[in-house]
Amino acid sequence: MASAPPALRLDAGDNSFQLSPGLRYWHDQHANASPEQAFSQAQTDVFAPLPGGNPAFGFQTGAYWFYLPIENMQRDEPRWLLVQEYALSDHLDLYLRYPDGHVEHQQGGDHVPFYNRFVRFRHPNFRIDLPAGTRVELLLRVQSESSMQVPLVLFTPQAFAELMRDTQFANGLYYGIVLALLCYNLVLWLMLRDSSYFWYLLHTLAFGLVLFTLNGYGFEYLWPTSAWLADAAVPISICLALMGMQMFSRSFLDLQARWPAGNIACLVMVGVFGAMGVASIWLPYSTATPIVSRAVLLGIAWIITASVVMLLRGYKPARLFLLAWSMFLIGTTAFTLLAFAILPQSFWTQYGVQIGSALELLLLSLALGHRYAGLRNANIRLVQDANERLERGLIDRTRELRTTLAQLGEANVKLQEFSRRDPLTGAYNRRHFHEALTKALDTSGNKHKSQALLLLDIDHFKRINDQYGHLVGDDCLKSISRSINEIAQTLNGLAARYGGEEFVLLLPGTDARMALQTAETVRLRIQQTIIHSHGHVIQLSASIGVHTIGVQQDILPDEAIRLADEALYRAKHDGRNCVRHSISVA
Ligand SMILES: Nc1nc2c(ncn2[C@@H]2O[C@H](COP(=O)(O)OP(=O)(O)OP(=O)(O)O)[C@@H](O)[C@H]2O)c(=O)[nH]1
Repeated sequence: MASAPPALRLDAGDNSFQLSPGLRYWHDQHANASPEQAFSQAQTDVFAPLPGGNPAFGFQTGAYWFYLPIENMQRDEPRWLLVQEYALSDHLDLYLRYPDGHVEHQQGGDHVPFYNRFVRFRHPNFRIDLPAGTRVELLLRVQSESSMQVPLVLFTPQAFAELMRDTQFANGLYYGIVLALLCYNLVLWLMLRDSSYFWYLLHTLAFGLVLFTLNGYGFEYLWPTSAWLADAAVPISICLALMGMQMFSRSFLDLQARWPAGNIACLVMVGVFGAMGVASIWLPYSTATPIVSRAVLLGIAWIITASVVMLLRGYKPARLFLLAWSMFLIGTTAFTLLAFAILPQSFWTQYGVQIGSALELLLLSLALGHRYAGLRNANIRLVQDANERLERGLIDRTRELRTTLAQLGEANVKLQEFSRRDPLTGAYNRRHFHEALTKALDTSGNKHKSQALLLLDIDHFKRINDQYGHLVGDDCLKSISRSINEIAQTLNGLAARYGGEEFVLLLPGTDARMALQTAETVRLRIQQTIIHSHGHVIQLSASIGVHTIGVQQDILPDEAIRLADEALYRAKHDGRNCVRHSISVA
């Protein structure tokens, strides 16, 4: 049995008091003690000072009792506000015992509807009347499935109003950042349709919900009368955020293409977190939340591992990504260690998640932009390369096409030439000669020139064939063709093979006398040419019919040929190997 613990004196000058330093606590394992029992135990050593002055005990069963006598020395401040600066405690029972022995009882926590709170504020709070100079005993019973954290602060109404203004501003700033990032990235996602942005949105939205819940805003604004959601929203939203962040990392780091094993690990985690989220609907809060809280560390550790692996593999966007998650890891680790009572309560531990996550969300948004810029630049390079390749290909194809067209043109010229030539002798054929003759007889072009037509037939050629064979006959035809062609060329004329053993010559600017002379020259040349073929020595003769077309004379090609043929017929008839002129001399 020890003496009663000293009272906390609310001396003039201070308008807020942390209760932790003087607070004594007792862990009522079976949660079955009555307030009377607790009041009497509080006078004994059963109630102990907070370990290290820290009001955080981690996840616990049973009930916790906290005791502190208070003596208000401020005459003008008889009314105070007690605030439990942790939003998730389930049941809070406050007992105030006054010197006259009467006990006042108030209830709070998120298992009591939000509207019962004295001040409409995210943290449970109680109005306390502390008459000046009076010792009032404060006894608080806390029972909760969430982490046992009891940071109690006593405020004058004015001090609370000022604090509220500051914290509301800070939280407004935080949710403002989250909301701005959400809207900004939503617009980017709608425009770019890059799945990374979608998963970033999901992660940010779910994560915002986690903090909204943890800070007590969920209970204040979203489910003020639902004790179940006040508990279940924490693990469910954490699981959603975990799934979102795994999917985001998977997409951002391009694991599917760059690290298939890591991709599978990510998907497995998403499945596990999903299953945990579904299980949280039925599992008690005290079971689900510690598991899910540990999963947060696991999830982040995995993302950091994946980022490091991708960085080592030379994937540059992983740098900013790694930095972003490191911020979040530090903040979340601080907060989680606070929940497990390993770290003491401070601004940095209590707001670790907010600070870390705000930095993380900002950096991730930056990283997304950075990655998008990288992808866009890579795309531009690809398009440029493709264009250059296309251009080069086009130039090559055009060059090939030009070459082919030129070759085709040449082939066409050759083909046209072939179509004008006799294949055996190489001389022009009858078709070409006819065209040339038609052109030559067109009076519009040749009005002041006479022209001569020589039609030549080899004498008794059948005998050559019969006697020596066709091959020898062919050689004879070639030889005669050559001779006629040579003469035609010297006279600027045109020679052609007209039929089997018939040849024809068109001599421009030639009158009858000159034509007969030339015909005689041709005849003699043939007669004098000795042909050697297949061991045979052959000498031939030819008969020639001549027709001369006078200046300004209109005559059709067939008619001119007919007249030359008549003359030839006469040459044959006159004994062959001679020249005859047509009867109609121009
Ligand atoms: N080797 C060869 N013979 C040809 C060719 N074209 C026509 N002949 C021959 O030329 C001969 C022409 O004979 P014919 O029309 O009877 O006249 P010919 O024997 O020359 O007697 P004449 O004209 O009356 O002096 C035929 O035997 C044809 O087979 C050819 O390309 N090569």
